[in-house]
Amino acid sequence: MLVAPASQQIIATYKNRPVTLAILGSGAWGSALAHIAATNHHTVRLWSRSGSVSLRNAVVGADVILSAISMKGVLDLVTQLKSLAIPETTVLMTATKGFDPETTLTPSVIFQQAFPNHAVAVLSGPNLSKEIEAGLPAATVIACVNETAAEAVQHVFASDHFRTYTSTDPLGAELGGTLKNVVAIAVGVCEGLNLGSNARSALITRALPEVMRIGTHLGGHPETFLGLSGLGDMLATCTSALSRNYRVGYGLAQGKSLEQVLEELGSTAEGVNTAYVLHDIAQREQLSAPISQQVYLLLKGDISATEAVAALMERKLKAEDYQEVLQCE
Ligand SMILES: NC(=O)C1=CN([C@@H]2O[C@H](COP(=O)(O)OP(=O)(O)OC[C@H]3O[C@@H](n4cnc5c(N)ncnc54)[C@H](O)[C@@H]3O)[C@@H](O)[C@H]2O)C=CC1
Ligand SMILES: O=C(CO)COP(=O)(O)O
Repeated sequence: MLVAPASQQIIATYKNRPVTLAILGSGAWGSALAHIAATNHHTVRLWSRSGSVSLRNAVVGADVILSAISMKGVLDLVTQLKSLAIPETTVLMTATKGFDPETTLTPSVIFQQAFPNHAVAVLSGPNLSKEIEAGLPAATVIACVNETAAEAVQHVFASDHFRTYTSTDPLGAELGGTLKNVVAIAVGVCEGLNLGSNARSALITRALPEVMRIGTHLGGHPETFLGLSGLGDMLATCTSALSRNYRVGYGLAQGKSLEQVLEELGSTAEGVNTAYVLHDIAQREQLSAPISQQVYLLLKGDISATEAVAALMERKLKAEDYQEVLQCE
């Protein structure tokens, strides 16, 4: 990412003045982020693929373009954006949590490959949109290799209710938010089966080294997984019935089919796609992912929720392995 010095100077000004934002995706998360930015007196254009405004008109002249669409649309959206002349002074942001099934890449990597000279930032944290829409306090991470851009958009989104922290590890931030969705499905199963607080705590705690092992192998920094976009997001999603991924697991544990659970949900639960793509990544990279593997088998319908729990409990006894994940850089 090689933003030219003149562009850097312009980006630095976004910190101190109202900017124009194009928010792509008017689902739950895009709408909540649009609301935050509008309340901060920025000009916001909220674009949806089914709306009347063209993508070209939505992004023309925007200082910041933030994508908050479901993972399944990211590759196509980036291809469309690439055909538009987007100046290098525009900061590109992504708030999607997932892996592209075709390339197994995360959204920020897809954006950065398509726009090598732009600043690409990730916004990710414990951010259940319903709570944010209700004006409850929350914090998030804005991660970008370009620190000037991270700081600029930190100020664009910061408010009394929404505290923004910067990071220089966009991939780690994004992987934390992506991988925890599979864990949230597992915890939803645990809760749906009424396995108790000890089991829930054990599952979340053991999921952390799993997320860190995979996340660091894929390029995230170990410490990022202990912050808001890692452990923070995992705790929010694994302990709230507002989480759609948690609700997927809960419904499956009650004996509902995946189709039924998703239909009742009526909105995106990225953990389902992530579990499938993660299975491929883990096989390809020879990564141990026992919890995510049971979620994958459950989603595929190969095992029941009870069998998934039994498989985890019956694994070979071993030592706790935090040294491995904390020393992996
Ligand atoms: N809702 C939340 O609390 C949070 C959601 N996220 C992430 O944000 C992303 C979007 O989530 P939500 O807004 O909650 O989902 P949603 O289901 O409410 O909305 C999804 C949006 O993506 C758009 N979309 C879907 N496929 C598309 C395609 N092929 N091309 C263009 N647009 C397409 C839909 O039209 C819709 O606007 C997900 O990756 C999710 O994990 C991240 C943090 C919080
Ligand atoms: O990512 C989220 C909270 O940070 C939203 O979680 P769900 O997608 O499970 O609702």
